[in-house]
Amino acid sequence: MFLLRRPRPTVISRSIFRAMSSSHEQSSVQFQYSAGENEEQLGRDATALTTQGGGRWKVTSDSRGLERTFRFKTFKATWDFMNTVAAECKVQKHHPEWTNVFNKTHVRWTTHKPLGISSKDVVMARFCDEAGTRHGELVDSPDDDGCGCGDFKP
Ligand SMILES: C[C@H](O)[C@H](O)[C@H]1CNC2=NC(N)=NC(=O)C2=N1
Repeated sequence: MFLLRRPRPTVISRSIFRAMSSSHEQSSVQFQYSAGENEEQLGRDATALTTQGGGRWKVTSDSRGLERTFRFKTFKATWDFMNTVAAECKVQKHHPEWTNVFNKTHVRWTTHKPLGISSKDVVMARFCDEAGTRHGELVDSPDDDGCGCGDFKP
């Protein structure tokens, strides 16, 4: 008479499991790149700007860009920040997708042609971080992920 045995579950040792999960963590920021980009370099630079990489930006839901909200004390400070960014947009020939309500601006960097995230988006996201600091960005808000405008999403 035969004893029917269930197949044994595959046992993965703890150390192998840890190695698998940490390599997964390292590669977990996935982007859709613009054609012609150095994906390795751009991936590293863009990841460094994300919350996972120690920065303040989130990957957009379509993986083609970076976005975050900036908050300032006044509308004037917000508008001045946006003017500074707009001047750099002329230099870089690149424009944001953004909204402003009172003292907040939600900024998204993505490239329309060729579609995806490009090095220009990284250059401009970095520029925004620096300009935000220069214009007195308020960084201690627990709700600074939102656009500050109720249900309206840009
Ligand atoms: C002709 C001009 O250079 C292009 O339209 C530029 C301008 N700014 C741009 N900005 C963004 N975000 N994406 C683009 O593809 C783009 N293209």
